Amino acid sequence: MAVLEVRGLTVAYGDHLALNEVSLSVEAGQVLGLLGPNGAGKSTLMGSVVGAVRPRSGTVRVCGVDVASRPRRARAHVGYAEQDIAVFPTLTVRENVADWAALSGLRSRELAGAVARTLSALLLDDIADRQVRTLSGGQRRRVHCAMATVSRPPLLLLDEPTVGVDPATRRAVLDHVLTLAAEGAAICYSTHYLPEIESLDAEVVLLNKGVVAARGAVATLLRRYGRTVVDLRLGGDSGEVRTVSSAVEGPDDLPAILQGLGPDLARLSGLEIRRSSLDEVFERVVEDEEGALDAS
Ligand SMILES: Nc1ncnc2c1ncn2[C@@H]1O[C@H](COP(=O)(O)OP(=O)(O)OP(=O)(O)O)[C@@H](O)[C@H]1O
Repeated sequence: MAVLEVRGLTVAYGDHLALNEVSLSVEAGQVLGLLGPNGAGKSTLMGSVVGAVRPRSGTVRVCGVDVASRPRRARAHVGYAEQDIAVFPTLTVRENVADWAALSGLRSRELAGAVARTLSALLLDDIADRQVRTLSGGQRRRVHCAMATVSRPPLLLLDEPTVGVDPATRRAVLDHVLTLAAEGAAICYSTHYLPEIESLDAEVVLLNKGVVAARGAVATLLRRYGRTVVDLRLGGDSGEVRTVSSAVEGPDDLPAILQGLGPDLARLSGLEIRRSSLDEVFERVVEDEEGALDAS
């Protein structure tokens, strides 16, 4: 049984369909990367899983529990770090995380161990006794992530947990997520930073305008939608380098591309042939989808 099972989920805000017949599932030990442009419906999906958003139709089940009919029971299985950071500013980092662990049902020694482990995993040891109101935005986001994960729930919903964090912290958050998945958590992780999805080796669901535009493993999506790209580096008069990228079918296309540079050919300082990045693949899927929607 999947830990999270979403079937035909449709959510409307007034006339606007934020999600339209979305289905997906997340198994124990799996990281699902929830991707999509601003307004695609990622947060709405997570809100529906915790019962904060009421769907027009469809079902959401967490550990087999139906969210609509037993919202509290379902919610008890979920750790949720939503985009807006909710922490108690006058409590310390440790108090925020420990209080949340207690609210989630952890007791005494189990609680102390879980708090210590989570603070350490998210590099919060040095600031554990500071009031949260004195912390930076990136530090607060880490506290928020610690609160969502401290009780090791079967399902974790992490909505852009690395916004505004520095590279070392980003690495710590990703390592923490990988550890939790290895321990058996099902994780739904949204981000606009696609290298994270590659680091997490996540299955991907790409949402666009409330519908699933693509899904699959990163490697599969790269193979299916990726193209060969030629990057031409052109030197400028004051030493700056400009890159011009073109998708090609194969090596036969190269002469035409070089010719197309015209007088700029003399400025060519480098050339690289590569496969599309994940960013480019998703841009393409979203563009294709918009074209299809416009044409229909
Ligand atoms: N409470 C609300 N009332 C009305 N419309 C809403 C509400 N919440 C979200 N929406 C709309 O629903 C759509 C989906 O929003 P949602 O926040 O789920 O997107 P998202 O994919 O999480 O975006 P982002 O990447 O910007 O966080 C958007 O068009 C948004 O404007």
